[in-house]
Amino acid sequence: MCQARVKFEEQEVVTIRDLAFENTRTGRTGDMLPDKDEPNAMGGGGQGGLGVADHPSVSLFREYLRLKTVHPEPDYDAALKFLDRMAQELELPMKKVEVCPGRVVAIITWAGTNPALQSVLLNSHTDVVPVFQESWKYDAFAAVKDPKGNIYGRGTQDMKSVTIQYIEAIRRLKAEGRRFARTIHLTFVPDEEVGGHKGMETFVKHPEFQALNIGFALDEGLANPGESFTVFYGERCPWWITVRCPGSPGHGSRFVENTAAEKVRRIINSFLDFREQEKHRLNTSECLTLGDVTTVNMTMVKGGVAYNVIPAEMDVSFDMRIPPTVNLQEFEEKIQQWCKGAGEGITYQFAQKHTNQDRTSTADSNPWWKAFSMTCKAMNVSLQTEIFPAATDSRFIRAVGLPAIGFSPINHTPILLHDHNEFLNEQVFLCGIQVYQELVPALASVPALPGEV
Ligand code: MET
Ligand SMILES: [Zn+2]
Ligand SMILES: [Zn+2]
Repeated sequence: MCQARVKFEEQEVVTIRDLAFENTRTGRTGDMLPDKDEPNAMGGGGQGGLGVADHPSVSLFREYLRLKTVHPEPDYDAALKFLDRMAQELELPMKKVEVCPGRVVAIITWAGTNPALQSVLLNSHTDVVPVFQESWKYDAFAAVKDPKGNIYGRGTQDMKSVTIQYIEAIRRLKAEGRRFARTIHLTFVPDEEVGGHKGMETFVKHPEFQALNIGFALDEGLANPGESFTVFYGERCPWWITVRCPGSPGHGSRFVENTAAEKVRRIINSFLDFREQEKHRLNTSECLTLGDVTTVNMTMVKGGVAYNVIPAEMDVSFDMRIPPTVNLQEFEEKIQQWCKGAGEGITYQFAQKHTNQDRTSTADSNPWWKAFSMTCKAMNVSLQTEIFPAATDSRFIRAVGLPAIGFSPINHTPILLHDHNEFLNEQVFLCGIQVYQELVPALASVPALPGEV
Protein backbone atom coordinates (compact mmCIF):
# COMPACT_ATOMS: atom_id res chain seq x y z
CA MET A 1 0.00 0.00 0.00
CA CYS A 2 0.85 3.61 0.15
CA GLN A 3 3.01 4.33 -2.80
CA ALA A 4 3.01 8.06 -3.25
CA ARG A 5 5.12 8.92 -6.24
CA VAL A 6 5.27 12.63 -6.64
CA LYS A 7 7.44 14.35 -9.19
CA PHE A 8 7.86 17.94 -8.22
CA GLU A 9 9.54 19.30 -11.33
CA GLU A 10 7.50 17.63 -14.01
CA GLN A 11 3.92 16.57 -14.09
CA GLU A 12 2.57 15.27 -10.83
CA VAL A 13 2.12 11.52 -10.59
CA VAL A 14 0.41 10.10 -7.55
CA THR A 15 -0.51 6.51 -6.82
CA ILE A 16 -2.14 5.82 -3.53
CA ARG A 17 -4.48 3.06 -2.48
CA ASP A 18 -8.04 4.38 -2.26
CA LEU A 19 -6.91 7.63 -0.79
CA ALA A 20 -9.09 10.09 -2.59
CA PHE A 21 -11.74 11.38 -0.27
CA GLU A 22 -12.16 8.23 1.74
CA ASN A 23 -14.56 9.65 4.22
CA THR A 24 -14.07 7.88 7.45
CA ARG A 25 -14.74 11.07 9.31
CA THR A 26 -18.39 10.69 10.05
CA GLY A 27 -20.31 13.78 10.90
CA ARG A 28 -17.76 16.07 9.31
CA THR A 29 -19.15 16.30 5.82
CA GLY A 30 -19.08 20.06 6.14
CA ASP A 31 -15.32 19.78 5.81
CA MET A 32 -15.70 18.56 2.27
CA LEU A 33 -16.65 22.05 1.26
CA PRO A 34 -13.89 24.48 0.42
CA ASP A 35 -13.04 27.00 3.09
CA LYS A 36 -14.46 30.31 1.97
CA ASP A 37 -11.72 32.41 3.46
CA GLU A 38 -8.89 30.17 2.40
CA PRO A 39 -5.97 32.05 0.89
CA ASN A 40 -5.18 30.76 -2.57
CA ALA A 41 -1.85 30.27 -4.20
CA MET A 42 -0.86 32.79 -6.79
CA GLY A 43 -2.56 31.87 -10.02
CA GLY A 44 -5.64 30.60 -8.25
CA GLY A 45 -4.28 27.18 -7.39
CA GLY A 46 -5.41 27.30 -3.78
CA GLN A 47 -7.39 24.10 -4.12
CA GLY A 48 -4.65 22.26 -5.95
CA GLY A 49 -5.78 23.49 -9.32
CA LEU A 50 -8.29 20.68 -9.51
CA GLY A 51 -11.33 22.74 -8.65
CA VAL A 52 -12.22 20.34 -5.83
CA ALA A 53 -12.36 20.71 -2.09
CA ASP A 54 -9.51 19.67 0.15
CA HIS A 55 -9.56 16.24 1.70
CA PRO A 56 -10.83 16.87 5.26
CA SER A 57 -7.50 15.79 6.73
CA VAL A 58 -5.68 18.24 4.47
CA SER A 59 -8.09 20.98 5.41
CA LEU A 60 -7.40 20.30 9.10
CA PHE A 61 -3.64 20.29 8.48
CA ARG A 62 -3.86 23.66 6.74
CA GLU A 63 -5.94 25.07 9.55
CA TYR A 64 -3.33 23.99 12.10
CA LEU A 65 -0.51 25.49 10.00
CA ARG A 66 -2.22 28.87 10.20
CA LEU A 67 -1.86 29.02 13.98
CA LYS A 68 1.11 31.24 14.77
CA THR A 69 2.92 29.04 17.24
CA VAL A 70 6.13 30.65 16.06
CA HIS A 71 9.03 31.78 18.23
CA PRO A 72 9.86 34.08 19.89
CA GLU A 73 6.24 34.44 21.05
CA PRO A 74 4.33 31.32 20.09
CA ASP A 75 0.55 31.53 20.33
CA TYR A 76 0.26 28.43 22.48
CA ASP A 77 -3.27 29.37 23.53
CA ALA A 78 -4.40 28.97 19.92
CA ALA A 79 -2.78 25.53 19.76
CA LEU A 80 -4.40 24.43 23.02
CA LYS A 81 -7.81 25.61 21.86
CA PHE A 82 -7.35 23.65 18.64
CA LEU A 83 -6.26 20.54 20.55
CA ASP A 84 -9.21 20.86 22.91
CA ARG A 85 -11.46 20.72 19.87
CA MET A 86 -9.57 17.70 18.52
CA ALA A 87 -10.06 15.84 21.79
CA GLN A 88 -13.76 16.64 21.70
CA GLU A 89 -14.08 15.42 18.13
CA LEU A 90 -12.18 12.24 18.94
CA GLU A 91 -14.29 11.83 22.08
CA LEU A 92 -11.14 11.31 24.09
CA PRO A 93 -10.07 12.98 27.33
CA MET A 94 -7.39 15.65 27.25
CA LYS A 95 -5.24 16.56 30.21
CA LYS A 96 -3.19 19.72 30.51
CA VAL A 97 -0.02 19.84 32.54
CA GLU A 98 1.55 23.25 33.06
CA VAL A 99 5.21 22.27 33.31
CA CYS A 100 6.37 25.89 33.63
CA PRO A 101 4.38 29.14 33.76
CA GLY A 102 2.66 29.55 30.40
CA ARG A 103 4.08 26.27 29.12
CA VAL A 104 1.45 23.55 28.93
CA VAL A 105 1.80 19.97 27.76
CA ALA A 106 -1.50 18.61 26.42
CA ILE A 107 -2.15 14.86 26.61
CA ILE A 108 -4.95 13.11 24.71
CA THR A 109 -5.44 9.53 25.85
CA TRP A 110 -7.09 6.56 24.19
CA ALA A 111 -7.28 3.93 26.90
CA GLY A 112 -6.38 0.38 25.96
CA THR A 113 -8.38 -2.71 26.81
CA ASN A 114 -5.58 -3.70 29.18
CA PRO A 115 -4.54 -0.43 30.80
CA ALA A 116 -2.05 -2.25 33.02
CA LEU A 117 0.21 -2.69 30.01
CA GLN A 118 2.76 -0.03 29.14
CA SER A 119 1.47 2.60 26.77
CA VAL A 120 2.51 3.88 23.37
CA LEU A 121 3.41 7.56 23.17
CA LEU A 122 2.85 9.62 20.03
CA ASN A 123 4.73 12.84 20.68
CA SER A 124 4.81 16.08 18.75
CA HIS A 125 5.82 19.65 19.49
CA THR A 126 3.49 22.54 18.82
CA ASP A 127 6.05 25.31 18.28
CA VAL A 128 7.79 26.24 15.05
CA VAL A 129 10.89 28.26 14.21
CA PRO A 130 10.75 31.83 12.85
CA VAL A 131 10.73 32.63 9.13
CA PHE A 132 12.44 35.15 6.87
CA GLN A 133 9.16 36.07 5.20
CA GLU A 134 10.79 38.06 2.40
CA SER A 135 12.44 34.87 1.15
CA TRP A 136 9.21 32.86 0.98
CA LYS A 137 7.07 32.40 -2.11
CA TYR A 138 3.92 32.68 0.00
CA ASP A 139 2.90 33.84 3.44
CA ALA A 140 4.53 31.24 5.71
CA PHE A 141 1.40 31.09 7.86
CA ALA A 142 -1.25 31.01 5.13
CA ALA A 143 -0.82 27.30 4.30
CA VAL A 144 -1.10 28.00 0.59
CA LYS A 145 -1.51 24.96 -1.63
CA ASP A 146 -0.07 25.28 -5.12
CA PRO A 147 -1.44 23.59 -8.25
CA LYS A 148 0.80 20.55 -7.62
CA GLY A 149 -0.75 20.04 -4.20
CA ASN A 150 2.35 21.28 -2.39
CA ILE A 151 1.33 22.96 0.84
CA TYR A 152 3.69 25.73 1.91
CA GLY A 153 4.09 26.80 5.48
CA ARG A 154 6.31 26.84 8.55
CA GLY A 155 5.74 23.50 10.25
CA THR A 156 4.62 21.54 7.18
CA GLN A 157 7.57 19.21 7.81
CA ASP A 158 8.59 20.22 11.34
CA MET A 159 6.26 18.96 12.67
CA LYS A 160 2.65 20.02 12.34
CA SER A 161 2.10 17.39 9.66
CA VAL A 162 2.94 14.62 12.11
CA THR A 163 0.61 16.06 14.75
CA ILE A 164 -2.32 16.01 12.36
CA GLN A 165 -1.35 12.60 10.98
CA TYR A 166 -1.45 11.13 14.49
CA ILE A 167 -4.84 12.73 15.13
CA GLU A 168 -6.30 11.63 11.81
CA ALA A 169 -5.01 8.07 12.16
CA ILE A 170 -6.61 7.85 15.61
CA ARG A 171 -9.83 9.35 14.27
CA ARG A 172 -10.04 6.72 11.52
CA LEU A 173 -9.14 3.81 13.78
CA LYS A 174 -11.82 4.91 16.24
CA ALA A 175 -14.36 5.31 13.44
CA GLU A 176 -13.60 1.73 12.39
CA GLY A 177 -14.48 0.63 15.92
CA ARG A 178 -11.00 -0.68 16.66
CA ARG A 179 -9.64 -1.14 20.17
CA PHE A 180 -6.15 -2.11 21.24
CA ALA A 181 -4.68 -3.70 24.30
CA ARG A 182 -2.26 -0.88 25.06
CA THR A 183 -3.19 2.68 25.91
CA ILE A 184 -2.17 5.32 23.37
CA HIS A 185 -1.14 8.78 24.58
CA LEU A 186 -0.72 11.73 22.27
CA THR A 187 1.43 14.45 23.84
CA PHE A 188 1.66 17.95 22.42
CA VAL A 189 4.59 19.81 23.90
CA PRO A 190 5.79 23.42 23.79
CA ASP A 191 9.27 24.86 23.34
CA GLU A 192 11.04 22.02 21.54
CA GLU A 193 12.63 24.50 19.17
CA VAL A 194 14.24 26.51 21.96
CA GLY A 195 15.82 23.56 23.73
CA GLY A 196 12.90 21.90 25.51
CA HIS A 197 13.83 23.29 28.94
CA LYS A 198 10.27 24.48 29.56
CA GLY A 199 8.84 21.57 27.61
CA MET A 200 9.83 17.94 27.39
CA GLU A 201 12.96 18.24 29.51
CA THR A 202 10.83 19.30 32.47
CA PHE A 203 7.86 17.12 31.58
CA VAL A 204 9.82 13.84 31.72
CA LYS A 205 10.54 14.56 35.40
CA HIS A 206 6.88 15.34 36.18
CA PRO A 207 4.73 12.77 38.04
CA GLU A 208 2.17 13.06 35.23
CA PHE A 209 4.80 11.72 32.85
CA GLN A 210 5.52 8.75 35.10
CA ALA A 211 1.79 8.16 35.29
CA LEU A 212 1.62 7.68 31.52
CA ASN A 213 3.47 4.39 32.02
CA ILE A 214 5.12 4.63 28.62
CA GLY A 215 6.69 1.58 26.99
CA PHE A 216 7.63 3.09 23.67
CA ALA A 217 7.57 6.51 21.99
CA LEU A 218 7.37 7.86 18.49
CA ASP A 219 8.59 11.38 17.79
CA GLU A 220 9.66 13.42 14.77
CA GLY A 221 12.14 12.44 12.07
CA LEU A 222 13.15 14.03 8.77
CA ALA A 223 11.89 13.99 5.20
CA ASN A 224 13.60 11.68 2.74
CA PRO A 225 14.02 12.87 -0.87
CA GLY A 226 13.91 9.28 -2.16
CA GLU A 227 11.45 6.41 -1.96
CA SER A 228 12.53 5.24 1.51
CA PHE A 229 11.57 6.64 4.87
CA THR A 230 14.28 7.52 7.34
CA VAL A 231 13.95 6.40 10.95
CA PHE A 232 16.14 7.63 13.75
CA TYR A 233 17.18 5.42 16.65
CA GLY A 234 19.47 7.94 18.31
CA GLU A 235 20.59 11.52 18.10
CA ARG A 236 23.72 13.58 18.21
CA CYS A 237 24.17 15.49 21.44
CA PRO A 238 23.61 19.21 21.01
CA TRP A 239 26.25 21.36 22.71
CA TRP A 240 25.77 25.10 22.52
CA ILE A 241 28.87 26.84 23.79
CA THR A 242 29.93 30.44 24.29
CA VAL A 243 33.66 31.06 24.60
CA ARG A 244 34.54 34.28 26.42
CA CYS A 245 37.84 35.89 25.50
CA PRO A 246 39.10 38.68 27.77
CA GLY A 247 41.90 40.91 26.51
CA SER A 248 43.77 44.13 27.02
CA PRO A 249 41.78 47.18 26.00
CA GLY A 250 43.27 50.32 24.47
CA HIS A 251 43.26 52.81 21.63
CA GLY A 252 42.30 51.46 18.22
CA SER A 253 45.38 53.07 16.66
CA ARG A 254 47.97 50.98 18.56
CA PHE A 255 49.50 47.50 18.54
CA VAL A 256 48.06 46.54 21.90
CA GLU A 257 49.31 43.14 23.09
CA ASN A 258 47.04 40.32 24.16
CA THR A 259 43.77 41.58 22.65
CA ALA A 260 40.47 39.77 22.89
CA ALA A 261 40.26 39.61 19.11
CA GLU A 262 43.54 37.73 18.77
CA LYS A 263 42.21 35.11 21.17
CA VAL A 264 38.90 34.96 19.40
CA ARG A 265 40.77 34.37 16.15
CA ARG A 266 42.65 31.37 17.59
CA ILE A 267 39.45 29.99 19.08
CA ILE A 268 37.64 30.34 15.77
CA ASN A 269 40.53 28.68 13.96
CA SER A 270 40.56 25.69 16.31
CA PHE A 271 36.82 25.14 16.12
CA LEU A 272 36.59 25.69 12.36
CA ASP A 273 39.69 23.61 11.54
CA PHE A 274 38.00 20.75 13.36
CA ARG A 275 34.84 21.53 11.36
CA GLU A 276 36.84 21.13 8.13
CA GLN A 277 38.24 17.77 9.27
CA GLU A 278 34.79 16.46 10.09
CA LYS A 279 33.34 17.76 6.85
CA HIS A 280 36.12 16.02 4.94
CA ARG A 281 35.49 12.80 6.85
CA LEU A 282 31.81 12.92 5.92
CA ASN A 283 32.46 13.76 2.28
CA THR A 284 35.05 11.05 1.73
CA SER A 285 33.21 8.17 3.31
CA GLU A 286 30.29 6.54 1.58
CA CYS A 287 29.01 4.93 4.73
CA LEU A 288 28.79 8.02 6.91
CA THR A 289 25.73 10.23 7.23
CA LEU A 290 25.52 13.65 8.86
CA GLY A 291 24.50 11.98 12.13
CA ASP A 292 27.84 10.11 12.25
CA VAL A 293 30.19 13.10 12.32
CA THR A 294 30.52 16.16 14.55
CA THR A 295 29.33 19.45 13.12
CA VAL A 296 30.58 22.78 14.42
CA ASN A 297 29.09 26.07 13.34
CA MET A 298 29.99 29.50 14.56
CA THR A 299 26.63 31.15 15.09
CA MET A 300 27.19 34.33 17.14
CA VAL A 301 29.94 36.85 17.86
CA LYS A 302 29.56 39.56 20.45
CA GLY A 303 31.73 42.35 21.72
CA GLY A 304 33.01 45.83 21.12
CA VAL A 305 31.65 49.29 21.79
CA ALA A 306 33.27 51.62 19.24
CA TYR A 307 35.51 51.53 16.15
CA ASN A 308 38.46 53.01 17.97
CA VAL A 309 38.21 51.19 21.30
CA ILE A 310 39.86 47.78 21.60
CA PRO A 311 37.37 45.82 23.70
CA ALA A 312 38.19 44.17 27.00
CA GLU A 313 36.14 41.12 26.12
CA MET A 314 34.66 39.27 23.14
CA ASP A 315 32.36 36.27 22.98
CA VAL A 316 32.03 33.70 20.26
CA SER A 317 29.34 31.01 20.18
CA PHE A 318 29.17 27.67 18.42
CA ASP A 319 26.47 25.11 17.73
CA MET A 320 28.04 21.66 17.94
CA ARG A 321 26.31 18.33 17.36
CA ILE A 322 28.21 15.30 18.59
CA PRO A 323 27.46 11.71 17.52
CA PRO A 324 26.76 9.07 20.18
CA THR A 325 29.98 7.26 19.23
CA VAL A 326 32.17 10.14 20.44
CA ASN A 327 33.60 10.05 23.96
CA LEU A 328 32.17 13.26 25.38
CA GLN A 329 34.74 13.61 28.13
CA GLU A 330 37.56 13.46 25.62
CA PHE A 331 35.73 15.88 23.40
CA GLU A 332 35.41 18.41 26.20
CA GLU A 333 39.09 17.98 26.98
CA LYS A 334 39.80 18.89 23.37
CA ILE A 335 37.77 22.09 23.80
CA GLN A 336 39.71 22.86 26.98
CA GLN A 337 42.97 22.47 25.04
CA TRP A 338 41.75 24.84 22.35
CA CYS A 339 40.85 27.42 24.98
CA LYS A 340 44.13 27.01 26.82
CA GLY A 341 46.08 27.33 23.59
CA ALA A 342 44.28 30.51 22.57
CA GLY A 343 45.52 32.67 25.43
CA GLU A 344 45.11 33.71 29.04
CA GLY A 345 41.81 33.86 30.87
CA ILE A 346 39.57 32.24 28.31
CA THR A 347 36.44 30.64 29.77
CA TYR A 348 33.47 28.88 28.28
CA GLN A 349 29.88 28.25 29.20
CA PHE A 350 27.24 25.88 27.85
CA ALA A 351 23.70 26.96 26.98
CA GLN A 352 22.94 23.38 26.00
CA LYS A 353 24.96 20.34 26.91
CA HIS A 354 23.19 17.06 26.44
CA THR A 355 25.28 14.10 27.53
CA ASN A 356 22.96 11.11 27.28
CA GLN A 357 23.99 8.99 24.30
CA ASP A 358 21.43 6.20 24.58
CA ARG A 359 20.24 4.64 21.38
CA THR A 360 17.11 2.60 20.85
CA SER A 361 17.77 -0.95 19.74
CA THR A 362 16.93 -1.76 16.14
CA ALA A 363 17.36 -5.47 16.70
CA ASP A 364 14.47 -7.89 16.37
CA SER A 365 14.92 -8.65 20.04
CA ASN A 366 13.36 -5.24 20.72
CA PRO A 367 9.65 -6.08 20.38
CA TRP A 368 8.74 -2.42 19.73
CA TRP A 369 11.22 -2.12 16.90
CA LYS A 370 10.10 -5.47 15.57
CA ALA A 371 6.47 -4.32 15.47
CA PHE A 372 7.48 -1.04 13.84
CA SER A 373 9.76 -2.51 11.20
CA MET A 374 7.57 -5.52 10.37
CA THR A 375 4.61 -3.23 9.84
CA CYS A 376 6.63 -1.07 7.48
CA LYS A 377 7.81 -4.15 5.65
CA ALA A 378 4.24 -5.36 5.23
CA MET A 379 3.37 -1.95 3.75
CA ASN A 380 6.32 -2.16 1.36
CA VAL A 381 7.77 0.88 3.06
CA SER A 382 11.55 0.68 3.05
CA LEU A 383 13.41 2.16 5.99
CA GLN A 384 16.83 3.74 6.40
CA THR A 385 18.02 3.75 9.98
CA GLU A 386 20.18 6.69 11.01
CA ILE A 387 21.34 8.89 13.85
CA PHE A 388 19.29 12.08 13.91
CA PRO A 389 21.65 14.89 12.93
CA ALA A 390 19.85 17.61 14.90
CA ALA A 391 18.00 17.23 18.20
CA THR A 392 14.44 16.36 19.12
CA ASP A 393 12.53 15.80 22.33
CA SER A 394 13.31 12.07 21.90
CA ARG A 395 16.60 12.72 23.63
CA PHE A 396 14.81 13.45 26.90
CA ILE A 397 12.62 10.37 26.49
CA ARG A 398 15.64 8.14 25.83
CA ALA A 399 17.46 9.77 28.73
CA VAL A 400 14.84 8.45 31.16
CA GLY A 401 15.47 4.98 29.79
CA LEU A 402 12.60 4.63 27.34
CA PRO A 403 12.91 3.45 23.74
CA ALA A 404 12.03 6.10 21.17
CA ILE A 405 12.08 6.25 17.40
CA GLY A 406 12.16 9.45 15.36
CA PHE A 407 9.94 9.12 12.34
CA SER A 408 8.10 11.54 10.07
CA PRO A 409 6.39 9.63 7.26
CA ILE A 410 7.63 11.98 4.54
CA ASN A 411 9.30 10.60 1.42
CA HIS A 412 9.87 12.06 -2.06
CA THR A 413 10.39 15.40 -0.38
CA PRO A 414 13.45 17.61 0.03
CA ILE A 415 14.51 18.23 3.64
CA LEU A 416 13.29 21.77 4.29
CA LEU A 417 12.85 22.00 8.03
CA HIS A 418 13.81 25.46 9.33
CA ASP A 419 14.33 26.53 5.69
CA HIS A 420 12.57 29.01 3.42
CA ASN A 421 9.57 27.65 1.54
CA GLU A 422 9.14 24.58 3.74
CA PHE A 423 6.45 22.49 2.08
CA LEU A 424 4.78 19.10 2.02
CA ASN A 425 2.74 17.62 -0.77
CA GLU A 426 -0.82 16.80 0.25
CA GLN A 427 -0.61 13.27 -1.18
CA VAL A 428 2.55 12.53 0.80
CA PHE A 429 0.81 13.93 3.86
CA LEU A 430 -2.28 11.76 3.32
CA CYS A 431 -0.14 8.73 2.71
CA GLY A 432 1.53 9.31 6.08
CA ILE A 433 -1.83 9.02 7.82
CA GLN A 434 -2.21 5.56 6.31
CA VAL A 435 1.24 4.66 7.58
CA TYR A 436 0.16 5.55 11.13
CA GLN A 437 -3.13 3.70 10.64
CA GLU A 438 -0.98 0.57 10.39
CA LEU A 439 1.81 1.46 12.80
CA VAL A 440 -0.33 2.55 15.73
CA PRO A 441 -2.38 -0.70 15.90
CA ALA A 442 0.81 -2.77 15.62
CA LEU A 443 2.53 -0.90 18.43
CA ALA A 444 -0.54 -0.80 20.64
CA SER A 445 -0.91 -4.56 20.17
CA VAL A 446 2.63 -5.59 21.10
CA PRO A 447 2.02 -8.58 23.40
CA ALA A 448 2.77 -8.25 27.09
CA LEU A 449 6.50 -8.08 27.65
CA PRO A 450 8.33 -9.99 30.36
CA GLY A 451 7.52 -8.23 33.59
CA GLU A 452 4.27 -6.80 32.33
CA VAL A 453 0.99 -8.01 33.75
N1 MET B 1 15.27 20.92 17.25
C1 MET B 1 16.13 22.05 17.42
C2 MET B 1 17.52 21.76 16.91
O1 MET B 1 17.88 20.65 16.68
C3 MET B 1 16.20 22.51 18.84
C4 MET B 1 16.67 21.45 19.77
S1 MET B 1 17.59 22.09 21.11
C5 MET B 1 19.21 21.68 20.68
O2 MET B 1 18.25 22.70 16.73
ZN1 LIG C 1 10.85 19.52 15.19
ZN1 LIG D 1 12.87 22.06 14.28
